[in-house]
Amino acid sequence: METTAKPSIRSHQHSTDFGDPIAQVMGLELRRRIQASGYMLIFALAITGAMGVIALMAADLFLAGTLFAVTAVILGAYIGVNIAGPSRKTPLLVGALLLVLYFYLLLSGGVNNTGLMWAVMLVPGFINLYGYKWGTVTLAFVGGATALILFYPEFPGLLAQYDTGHRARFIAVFGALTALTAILDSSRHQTQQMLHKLTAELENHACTDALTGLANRREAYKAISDLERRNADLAGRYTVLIGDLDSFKAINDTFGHSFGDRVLQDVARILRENTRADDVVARWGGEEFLILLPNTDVAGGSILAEKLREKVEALSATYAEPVTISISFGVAQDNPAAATQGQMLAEADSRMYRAKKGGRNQVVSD
Ligand SMILES: Nc1nc2c(ncn2[C@@H]2O[C@H](COP(=O)(O)OP(=O)(O)OP(=O)(O)O)[C@@H](O)[C@H]2O)c(=O)[nH]1
Repeated sequence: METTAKPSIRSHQHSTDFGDPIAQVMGLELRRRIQASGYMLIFALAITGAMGVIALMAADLFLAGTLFAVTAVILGAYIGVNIAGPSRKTPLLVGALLLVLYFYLLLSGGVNNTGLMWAVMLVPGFINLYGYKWGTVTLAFVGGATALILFYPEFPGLLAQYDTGHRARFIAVFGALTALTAILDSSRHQTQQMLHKLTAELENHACTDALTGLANRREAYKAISDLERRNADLAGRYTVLIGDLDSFKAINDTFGHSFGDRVLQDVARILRENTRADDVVARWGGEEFLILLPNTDVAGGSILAEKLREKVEALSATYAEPVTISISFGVAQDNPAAATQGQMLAEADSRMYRAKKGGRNQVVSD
């Protein structure tokens, strides 16, 4: 059963678009980073604006002018990012802006030599923007460059006066904060991925029949609705086969329930192996199967049903038990002008019953 389950889940996912959970995680991650970029820009905007006002009040016109110019650039970036819409480049642009701003404040000292404190804000910022791996790499670069600027004797361009004891402590705190934030983000990331994987598995369980690995009835309904929604304008869009194993109660009664289960699994495999990847093969009920055939008319469906009927019949010879296995099929094509989904399924069902009444082991399609 283990080996037969995979193809059906594949084909059935094909038709219902569950998507790859890892791709979903990456999409979510990108959205989160773009959102974080927006917050970072607003935060940087508020801080530089406020620092500009403080510098203006302290009559430091050059610093105030520079800070207001930076505020204008950040505002421009915020508007630009919102006009351009979500893009992978947004976190890069925001990161570059923050770096320029930080190094300017570090070198100039900003207002009252507080420039260095900006580095603390960069820690959660970069981890959020680039994730724990690339965020840590970027922060290691920022930390290294900061240490170089602070400890290189007479570093050119360093106008700010930072206390020597504070410099060393600052580098230690910055490193510890980076490590801690990266660890927290990595565990958040792992938990999120596990959650997505579990959700995908649960979804898979909810739409798969445990015995045969086929799509279950609920999923078959969903597949039909999806198909109808996707091809709303096309006529003669699909055909369904409803197949019911003949005299299955007698097989169970004679050879036991577990033998009956084995037959159901083998029939499921045959139906799957002899249909296309885009077709949906579902367990419709106990010993009843539904096959959804997109882009197929009733004539094509009848040919396939006949082929499947023969294959199921040939299954009998593969058992040591003297068993006769056969299946009766009802075939119906959707008719968008007249029939609802329910009517079409009822038609396939009533044709299947006519096949039973007509002597079983046959296909009825009109
Ligand atoms: N082994 C097994 N049997 C099942 C399962 N689900 C349904 N069945 C059996 O399938 C049988 C269906 O019997 P009926 O509805 O009387 O139909 P039938 O004997 O196939 O007769 P016709 O459909 O008229 O040819 C019942 O005995 C159910 O118990 C299952 O998962 N495993």
